Amino acid sequence: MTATALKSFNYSLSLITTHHRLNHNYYSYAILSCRRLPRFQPASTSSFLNSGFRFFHSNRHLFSSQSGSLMEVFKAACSEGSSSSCDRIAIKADGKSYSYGQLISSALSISKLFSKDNSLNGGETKKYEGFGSLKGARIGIVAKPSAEFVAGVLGTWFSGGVAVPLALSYPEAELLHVMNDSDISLLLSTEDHSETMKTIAAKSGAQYHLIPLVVDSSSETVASNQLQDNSFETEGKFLDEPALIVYTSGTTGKPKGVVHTHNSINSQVKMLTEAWEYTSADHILHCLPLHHVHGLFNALFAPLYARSSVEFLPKFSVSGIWRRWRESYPVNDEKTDDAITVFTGVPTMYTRLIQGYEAMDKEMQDSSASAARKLRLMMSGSSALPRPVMHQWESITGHRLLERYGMTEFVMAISNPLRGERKAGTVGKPLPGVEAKIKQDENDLNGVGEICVKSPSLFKEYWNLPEVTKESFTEDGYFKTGDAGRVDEDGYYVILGRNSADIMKVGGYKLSALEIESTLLEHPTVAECCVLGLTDKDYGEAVTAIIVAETEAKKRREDESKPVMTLEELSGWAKDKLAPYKLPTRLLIWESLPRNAMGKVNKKELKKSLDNQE
Ligand SMILES: Nc1ncnc2c1ncn2[C@@H]1O[C@H](COP(=O)(O)OP(=O)(O)OP(=O)(O)O)[C@@H](O)[C@H]1O
Repeated sequence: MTATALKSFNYSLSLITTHHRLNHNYYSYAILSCRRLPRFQPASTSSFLNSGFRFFHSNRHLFSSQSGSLMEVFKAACSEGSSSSCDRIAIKADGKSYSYGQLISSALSISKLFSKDNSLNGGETKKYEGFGSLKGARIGIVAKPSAEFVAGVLGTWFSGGVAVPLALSYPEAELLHVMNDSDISLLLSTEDHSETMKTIAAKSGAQYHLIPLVVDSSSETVASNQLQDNSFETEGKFLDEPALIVYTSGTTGKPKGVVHTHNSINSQVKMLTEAWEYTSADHILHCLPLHHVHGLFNALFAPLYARSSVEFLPKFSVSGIWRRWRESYPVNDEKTDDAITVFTGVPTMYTRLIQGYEAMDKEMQDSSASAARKLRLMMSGSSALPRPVMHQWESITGHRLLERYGMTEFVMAISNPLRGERKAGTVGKPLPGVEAKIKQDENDLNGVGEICVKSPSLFKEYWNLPEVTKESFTEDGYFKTGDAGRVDEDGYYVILGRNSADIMKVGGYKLSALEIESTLLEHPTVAECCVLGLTDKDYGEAVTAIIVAETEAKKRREDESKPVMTLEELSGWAKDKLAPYKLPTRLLIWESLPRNAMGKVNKKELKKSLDNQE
């Protein structure tokens, strides 16, 4: 298969065509008769029991960024009326700014839309008790990273719905799979996707609604009385209800719907805020998709919980990111009011940013590196950060990237420290409140085994997959991640990769593809690399390296009429760095690697298609 053909390859999803939406029962909008206190409320203040929204007015000091839920932070901002908190900028996008108050005001309008419609509340298909007018109905949200996306999620939550963020890049079959799988009652989208989404909604028997434009800060300030609404009167009761379904990337199989509750979301945003010290002084540059946990939690929910500002870049752009950093920190130690302080990305983004930096002239390199140096924190995750990338980034920007380990099912669980040693090739230690352990194979004596995680941020279940949910847990309640790993001498976790895709079995040895990739990336001609075990009749699997050559090196070799790289050359170079049985025995040179929205290669599918061609 050619690289171009592979680039467009997509995992196939069976399309569920026989979906029937069951009758939707009418559940009247019920104001909860017993308003329970938020969990952090001291017992002595039980006289607030029936005070509803006034509670937030009179007690706004309780809603510091360190207490309460993500929803409560928004409520608190609105209860402060036109004070600085309500007017604080939550989102920047397309050159416009949106305050916390404006987001809430929009979310309330969306919420009112739901309360007018009696057919949305989950009907006979509802699985949970639910609250608000939606009672746990699933609301699909299709919007580019924007204030409207955030308002759509909040509006859904305020009405007791379950938000299902859908990828803009999904082909129709995949969108329909997700919509039918999670039984979406209503699809919300912005104007730019309205035509396609109306058709998709109709095909899956869901209703459709446009997300109203959020008014930006230049046009209107929101008065606190505009923000008082009964939709808030749900505190306490809702915390264990589902709030979000995120679909896994499908790297190891068909994507599964992972159900998170308000409680698991709250635990996670608190955990990340504390671990990475997000505060209201932070300004996060966001260029990740919002249908995966990295973009959703690390770069959006947790910063909003901490009342930071989040600035969406419409699309990942190397020059756009470098420019935004330079604008933030112009020469002479200046810093703009909205200077970016935090950046988080996947490893391929850093590879591209390094390439972009190398293509700049000297003057531009100096101002770019000096600006990047001034950010407070730069992080990497979603897949393994190769050591060469980490070291190169550090030598350019002075930042030792903070690498952490996460998964849709528990969001983030293990992280290198904000303060303290960030060890290359490791993902750090369990975050506070998280218990992690290695479940070792009986015959494995070298400490390698499956990473298992227990955390307050663990998901509730896989949507409609009770058996799969059950099988994913150990008897003592740990989630089995399917990732192989070990703990080093300092207690830092080392990820060796997915048992099903990254652990190759070659002539009796179990090898980590990630370790070999990291080494091969040190070769000056290798720009990108993917290692996988292709079926081999003698050894079970053969270490196969697929490389993308560095542009300049490729051009040089082509000018000399030489092959870009040979297997002998690569393994000859690697033999001092890798044990003989880890050396690649097959080499493929491609123009690019088939990566998904999170920069990951679906190795299971790739292996299958390459094995089939042999
Ligand atoms: N820092 C990291 N180093 C190595 N691998 C990582 C790191 N962070 C995340 N991962 C990988 O990403 C996985 C989680 O990603 P996600 O939840 O999107 O699932 P997926 O594997 O991409 O998709 P699916 O579950 O559908 O197969 C982890 O299980 C791990 O394999």
